[in-house]
Amino acid sequence: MLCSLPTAEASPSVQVRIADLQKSFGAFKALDHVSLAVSPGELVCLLGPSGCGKTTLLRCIAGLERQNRGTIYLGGRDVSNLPPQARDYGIVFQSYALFPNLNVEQNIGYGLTGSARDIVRQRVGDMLELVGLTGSEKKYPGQLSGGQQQRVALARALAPAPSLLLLDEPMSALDAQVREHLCMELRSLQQRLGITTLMVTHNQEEAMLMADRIAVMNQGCIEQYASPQSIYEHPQTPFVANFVGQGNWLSFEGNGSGHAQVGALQLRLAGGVAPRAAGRLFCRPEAICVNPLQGEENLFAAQMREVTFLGNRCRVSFEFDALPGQSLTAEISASQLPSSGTRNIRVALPPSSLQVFA
Ligand SMILES: Nc1ncnc2c1ncn2[C@@H]1O[C@H](COP(=O)(O)OP(=O)(O)OP(=O)(O)O)[C@@H](O)[C@H]1O
Repeated sequence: MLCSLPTAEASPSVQVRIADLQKSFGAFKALDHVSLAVSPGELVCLLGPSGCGKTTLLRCIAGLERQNRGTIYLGGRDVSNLPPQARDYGIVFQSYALFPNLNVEQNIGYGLTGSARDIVRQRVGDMLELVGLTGSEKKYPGQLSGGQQQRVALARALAPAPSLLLLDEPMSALDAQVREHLCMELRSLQQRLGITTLMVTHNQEEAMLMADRIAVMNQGCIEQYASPQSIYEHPQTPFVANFVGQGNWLSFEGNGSGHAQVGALQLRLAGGVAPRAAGRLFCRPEAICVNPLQGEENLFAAQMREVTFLGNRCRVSFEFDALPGQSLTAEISASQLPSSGTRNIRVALPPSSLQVFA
């Protein structure tokens, strides 16, 4: 497992730099040698399953949790031992954490104490406009929908014009439709403001939709840190391959003739195969070709077992005739389905679609 990643030096091209962070709760390691560099204006998602340490990392950056070891730089400043209020960030929590007894105006203006009253009023007005809630100044949180409360929480976090925005599962309390709409809104707002943003989520679609880069976390470590496309197309560990998107796995051995032997199937891999190599092959469902028109490599007879319609796509589970009992999944367009009645298909695993894991 990859527990520490190469990081950039603290420089103007790095807004957040985490160097070798470690955090334990008793004997339990919640963060294990975590390193991460975020460029100015980037939106980075911390993605991973429940309990992998995403929130702990965000809370350490915020100064709400104290790391055992390691360093945190924000804008080139070592803030590792500074209190939260000296770190220059805005934060939105899963529950929004609005003050129920304060109206929208007072909630948004809460972090602006010390400024003249008319400046606060102007800033609150600007923030309400920014999040599309002009006219709601006098409402109380209890009179707002979940999506509106989330916007108020965002406006409150942005009001003091912080250099960094931290978001802890900000959409998780919203239903799917509101959630997708707000994801797009939040991303467009973040890009307009150019504010460096770190967002915790366990929802891969949300991360894919919004992030410039995704840090995939597992058991307190960052396993891969890359663009959404790169994470999806070139997962570096089996965990990342399984956690992000769907996939098929086949155990193989080198057969001595430069091919991978999978049971009775002989497959050509793009990078060749050493004689005594062994491991697992990984293949995305949409990379599999069903009944290809042209002569694809690694083409074998198979039997269709089940077809699930997904709207514009179909998920087909099948078995190669030469690998009975091993079900694989392909995703194809409905027009590629064979004519009704036949279960006999030919399936190709193009060499470029097969990724090798030890
Ligand atoms: N204050 C604490 N005391 C003891 N253990 C804790 C504490 N905070 C977190 N942990 C443990 O550290 C691990 C990481 O927790 P964390 O909240 O960072 O996970 P997460 O990835 O954000 O998960 P989720 O998506 O469920 O919020 C978990 O096993 C959790 O039980």
